[in-house]
Formats: sequence, C-alpha cells, structure tokens
Amino acid sequence: MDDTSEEQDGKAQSIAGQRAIKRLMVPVRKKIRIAQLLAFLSGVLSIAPYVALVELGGALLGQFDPDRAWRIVMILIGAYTTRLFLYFLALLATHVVDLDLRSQMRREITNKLARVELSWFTRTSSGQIRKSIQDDTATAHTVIAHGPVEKLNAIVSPVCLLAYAFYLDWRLGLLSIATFPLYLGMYGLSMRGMGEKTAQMDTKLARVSSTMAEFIAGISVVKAFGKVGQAHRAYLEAAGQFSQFYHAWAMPLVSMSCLSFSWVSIPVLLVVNLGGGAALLAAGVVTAEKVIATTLIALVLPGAVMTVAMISWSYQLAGSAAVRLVNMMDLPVLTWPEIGMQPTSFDIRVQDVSYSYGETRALDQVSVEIPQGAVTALVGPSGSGKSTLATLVARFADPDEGRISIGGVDLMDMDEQTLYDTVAFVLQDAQLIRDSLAANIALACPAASLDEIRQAAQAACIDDFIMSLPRGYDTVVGDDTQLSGGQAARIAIARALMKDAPILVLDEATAMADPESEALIQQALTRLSQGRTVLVIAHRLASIRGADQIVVMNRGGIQACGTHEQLLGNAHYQALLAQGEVKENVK
Ligand SMILES: Nc1ncnc2c1ncn2[C@@H]1O[C@H](COP(=O)(O)OP(=O)(O)OP(=O)(O)O)[C@@H](O)[C@H]1O
Repeated sequence: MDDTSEEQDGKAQSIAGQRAIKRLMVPVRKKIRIAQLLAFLSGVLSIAPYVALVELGGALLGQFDPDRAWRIVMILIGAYTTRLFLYFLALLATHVVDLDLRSQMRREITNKLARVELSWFTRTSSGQIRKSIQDDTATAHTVIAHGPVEKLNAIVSPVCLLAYAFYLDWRLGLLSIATFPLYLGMYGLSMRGMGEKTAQMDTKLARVSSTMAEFIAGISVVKAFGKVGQAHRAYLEAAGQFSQFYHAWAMPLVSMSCLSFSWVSIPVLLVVNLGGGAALLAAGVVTAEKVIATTLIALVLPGAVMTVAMISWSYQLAGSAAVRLVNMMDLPVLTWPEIGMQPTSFDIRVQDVSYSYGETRALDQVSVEIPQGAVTALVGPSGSGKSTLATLVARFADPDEGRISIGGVDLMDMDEQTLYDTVAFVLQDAQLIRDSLAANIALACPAASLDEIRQAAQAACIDDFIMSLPRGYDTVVGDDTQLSGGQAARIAIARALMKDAPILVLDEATAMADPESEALIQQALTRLSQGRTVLVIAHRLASIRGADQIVVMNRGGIQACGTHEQLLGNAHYQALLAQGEVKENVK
C-alpha cells in the first residue's frame, strides 16, 4: 500500500473510530452530561484564587483592612474547596459510569458470543476475542472516565481565567496571550493529520504484533527446517516499516512542538507579562496585584492547551479499540424460535444449499439425502466443501440459500436445545476444556455418575489410559497433563457417546494419530456410529468401503453419490482413490 492510500485509509479509520466512540457512549450520555456540568462549575471557580489575590492586594497594600482580608481568605478557601469537590464529584461520576459501561459492554459481547454463528469462532482467534473483551474495554477508560471531564475543565478554566484577565484590564489581558498566536500556530502545524497518523500507527503496530505472533507460533517448525531467518523476515519488515513511519512522523513533530513551546516558556511569559505590566504600572494605569494575577494566569494557559491536545490524542488512540468493540457488538447472531419443532425421525435432507465465506463460494446448490441409521461418507479433494457441508448440518452457520432439515423439520425451526440434543459432533480439533477428564467427558450431561462416564470412556478405548494417570478421572487437562491428538480424539468420542444423540457429524480425526492410536480411534468410532445417522468426513478407505452411501464432492458441488462398488466406475472417485485423498486403513 502506498503512502497516500495509507493516509486515506488512516483518515477513514480515524473517522470510523470517533463514530464508534460516540456510539459506545450513547447509553451513558446523560450521566456524562451531568458530570460535565459539575466540571464546568468547577472550571468557573478556578478564577477564585486570582480574584482573591487581587482583592487581597487591595485589602493589604491599599487601605489596610484586616477584616476584609480575613473574609477574602475564608471565601477563597470555600471557593477552592468547592472547586476541588465538584471536580472530584465529576471524575467520580465518570469513573462509576466507566465501570458500569465496561461491565455492560463485556456482558453484551459475551452474550453475543453465546449466540453468534459457531463458524465465526473457526475464523477468529481466541487472542482477538480476549483483546476485545479485556484490552479494548480498558482502552476505552480514558475517553469515558477522563476525557469528558478533563477536556471540558481544560477549556472552561482558561476561558474564565482569560475573561477575568480582560476584566481586570484589557491591556494586561492582551499581554497574557501575546505570544499565544505564535504558539498555537506552530503547535497546530505540528499536529496536522494527527488522527490519520495515529490510525496508521495502530495498523502498523498491529502488523508488527501479528507477524511476531505468527513467528512465535511457528518457531518449532521453522527451526526444524532451518528457516529462522526467512520466517522472521516478515516481522523484521513490519518492525522496520513501523520504525521508519514513526521516525518520519515524530521527528518533525517533536522539533516543531518544541519550537512552539518556546513561545510559552516561563522566561518568555515572565518577560512579556512582567515587562509589559511594569510599563503599565509605571504609567499608573494598573495596580501591582493585577499585574501579578494576569502574569500567573498567563503561566497556566499553555498547560491547559497541552491537556486538551493530550486528551484529543487519547480519543484517536481509543478509536481503533472502539471500532473493534462495536464490530463485536454488531456480530450477526443465529436466531432460534421460542418454541421449536421436534423431529420425529432422523434422516437429513440438504436442499439446494449454497454457502460462501465472503467471496469464496464453498457450497454451490448442494442437494443430498442422508438416510436415518446409515453411515454417509463425504469424500473429495481438499477445499471441496466437505467440512462446510458437515458443519452446516450442525448449524455452525445458516446456508445463504436453500434449506437443511432433520426428519422434515427445518434446522431454523428447531430450538437450540432440540438441535444439539439431536446432533453431536466430533471434529478434528477435539476442543477440550481446562477441567477434569470426567467433566470433559460428561460435558453434555454434568449429572452423569462416574460409572456412566467410565462406560463411555471404555467404549471410546480411553479408560485404561485415564486410570493409569495418578489422578485418574480428576486429572485436569492442561494443568495435570497434556494429551496427544489421538487421546484427545478419544475423549471427544467418549463425550459424544455420553451425549447419545441420534445424529453424529464426524470428521475422522485420525490423520495425525499413530497406528496404535488410529486403531483404537477406529474401534471407538465404530461403537459410536452404531444405530445412529452418521455423516462422516472420511479420510480412510476402510470407512468409505463400509459406508452405506458415499458422497463425492468437488469444488463445492456433488459429483456422484452411491456405494463404493457403485462408484468404482466414476472418474472423480477413481481419481480420489488414485491420488490417495483417502488412505488405506493401517489396522
Ligand atoms: N473460515 C473460512 N474463511 C474463508 N474461506 C474458507 C473458510 N473455511 C473454508 N473456506 C474455503 O471454503 C472452501 C471449502 O472449504 P472446506 O473446509 O469446507 O473444504 P474441505 O473439503 O473440508 O477441505 P479439507 O479436506 O482440506 O478440510 C475452500 O475453498 C476453503 O478455502
């Protein structure tokens, strides 16, 4: 991507970020307004010390009046305490709002995740989800809890102070901002395009962290093949690009903003305000206390501009986080009927089903009948749409076109409980949870007794292994032990056996298992398949030969359907067998 399109992209991201922040704040807008009202009042009261200074000067330096001086001090203390108290209340209110909003967003996202299409999880990493729920909600903190109050205070306070300086004497007022146009002009120039640049920085940083994550995730393979240099090149390139971009952006920015600050540095402000003030004093048009008050006001004004700039930048930084949060909240969810229909038989009918992942058409007008109580094997080259078809039957997503029904009932007319009581699946990635082996097996029926769990484990050929572990069925996956792919697959089969659903969607997870483990898995699968409607993504010739029906897929369509013997004359089927897309059983 060239610099101009990156900048345009950055601009669009920056606008989208600010829109997303506004959208996130909608539920708390009223409360934020109340906090801002408190911050406004506190900002107005910031003039109290300067008013007191001038009045005290009058009471002590002019006609000496200790009672009046005392009253002024008391009023000053009261006003100053009230200012601090109001500011404290405003920040307290926004922090409470922030905590509420963050927990509301986290709850909303987790509720969403519970209803989102299961296929979304296959294309989204757990790292991305964790980042949104944990980090992005925390990034939003500055713009919810601090931004609205601190920015308003940083604007109201100097405006009131300036108004008071002009009220004291317009010439002193002008002196207090004499160098400001130069400062603001140069500072404004240095900050040009800040929003776009910040969005670009975020994109480049994300690239650095994703290339780093890819490099670390694949380090063992990369090392084993002696390609370390090649693999971390992507990371080095991303880091180099970020460094060049940051250097090109930050160097002129830093020098320009340093130059701009010199116009409001303390010596310059003192020379201008005290020098000019002394001249006016000598001319007898102002008093000493007024000169001191306006000089002090001039000294605090640049800080306020800095605060506004810093908070504006934090809004830019929070923009990308807000966009990710809004995207999560807007995820499309599967809808389920309140009262679902119950299938009375368990044959599956796929009618004219099409499904695309973005631009990729994975299934194109697929129709197939999967008879009850029989084993149907899906075979086809890699990418032909086998997994997509199998997961649509388990309603991981809804077809773009066409319908899938079980026992004549459209999947969309079944409630969630009925569907998942009817369909169990064992996929390549066994997905064990960080809990005891017993809990992993009894996931679908937590009330199951240890005896029942052991029966399922025995049928899945994994009981012996579990009993050999020091903590047996209490062994916690991930903490006490790590399981091999074959062992995890058998736990998943035991889990499906316990669930005892009439339909089984199966991706033969034997590809990576050793021969002994493969034989055990095969034995377990045979037991699991008995008496059920089975849709299996087959990787072995043995399971294909034994299947009641073989569906040959290619490029998202069905090429042929029949038994092994019937298909032997089919060119696609022969090609699959010849190319070894399905392998001989090792048993
Ligand atoms: N999450 C995804 N995002 C984008 N495209 C995808 C996704 N999953 C699959 N595809 C694409 O959809 C098509 C069908 O993929 P699918 O995984 O269903 O095929 P498959 O026959 O099961 O392949 P394999 O045997 O390699 O698992 C392929 O072109 C694939 O690249």
